Amino acid sequence: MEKRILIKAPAKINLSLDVLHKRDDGYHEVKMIMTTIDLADRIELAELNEDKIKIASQNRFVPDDERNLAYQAAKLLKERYNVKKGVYISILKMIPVAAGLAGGSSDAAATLRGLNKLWNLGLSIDELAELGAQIGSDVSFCVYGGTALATGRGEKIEHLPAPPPCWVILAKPTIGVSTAEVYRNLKLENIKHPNTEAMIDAICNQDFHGICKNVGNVLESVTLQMYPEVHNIKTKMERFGADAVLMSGSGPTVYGLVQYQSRLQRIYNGLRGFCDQVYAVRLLGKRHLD
Ligand SMILES: C[C@](O)(CO)[C@H](O)COP(=O)(O)OP(=O)(O)OC[C@H]1O[C@@H](n2ccc(N)nc2=O)[C@H](O)[C@@H]1O
Ligand SMILES: Nc1ncnc2c1ncn2[C@@H]1O[C@H](COP(=O)(O)OP(=O)(O)OP(=O)(O)O)[C@@H](O)[C@H]1O
Repeated sequence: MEKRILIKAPAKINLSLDVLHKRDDGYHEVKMIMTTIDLADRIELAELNEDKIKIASQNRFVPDDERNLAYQAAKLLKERYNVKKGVYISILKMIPVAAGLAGGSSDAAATLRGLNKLWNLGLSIDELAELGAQIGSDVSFCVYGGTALATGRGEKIEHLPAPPPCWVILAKPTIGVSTAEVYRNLKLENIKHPNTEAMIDAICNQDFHGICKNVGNVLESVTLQMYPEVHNIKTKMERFGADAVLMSGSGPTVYGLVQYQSRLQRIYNGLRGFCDQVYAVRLLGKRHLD
């Protein structure tokens, strides 16, 4: 029988995102804390009889060719390990696209993990994360999942414990944001750096209020200035009573951390009044089990 593997690809949020300087290779040196949330794409990998990579998704914004990061992950493994087999990759997209939630990166990471099994490559998770860095800066983190401090251009990962459980409300305005453009518009002279060490302490101490006090993202003011609707969503989410509100990654998704379920519905309903894409999910924060 044809072999197939189903694998979940969860989104991430940035609890903090700091940029230290611009590097000679054009990337920015970052210091950020990422954690996974229970909003996930479903990836199905099935053996093909021909030596090809085929890709499909129900979402029309997801490319079905070599531009897809999951395609790039399969191609990388095939070339590096001289695999003479084909694969059909089917992506059920649940994570909004170009949203700052690492959707494409997580699909690529899940494809690396899944093909390692399907093709019996026997690679360690660290080897997969190292390969992932060649596809995109967020892919290494997504290979592990969980909660981590990411440095370098995002590919150097130090694991952290899961934050205390809470709810995460996400609101995605109907615009897509180019990560490269946001980094390009960042003015390094006048940024307010988040306190990454205080965030790490709060996570290690399971201190929810400490986490809320220390969320910060230096890319936020750049995107807020480019797109006033993101600013509007942030202000509304704060007013509706989320415990902490921040833009994730380069945006435009804004998330709120909410400790008590009783408050969740009110914030969700308030946001749904003027934003089509609103999600209420749990923070995951734990590494993948597979
Ligand atoms: C904004 C974040 O999502 C936060 O987690 C990441 O820093 C971006 O991760 P990503 O989308 O995987 O980024 P990549 O696909 O590697 O890079 C997209 C573009 O963003 C810019 N970029 C990205 C990462 C980084 N540390 N410095 C950068 O300047 C570069 O212009 C790059 O060409
Ligand atoms: N598997 C994929 N899923 C979604 N988009 C993809 C995928 N592969 C490639 N792309 C392309 O990547 C672009 C960015 O999509 P993605 O959803 O990964 O952004 P993002 O969440 O902002 O990423 P990040 O947070 O890592 O910066 C899309 O516009 C799309 O053309």
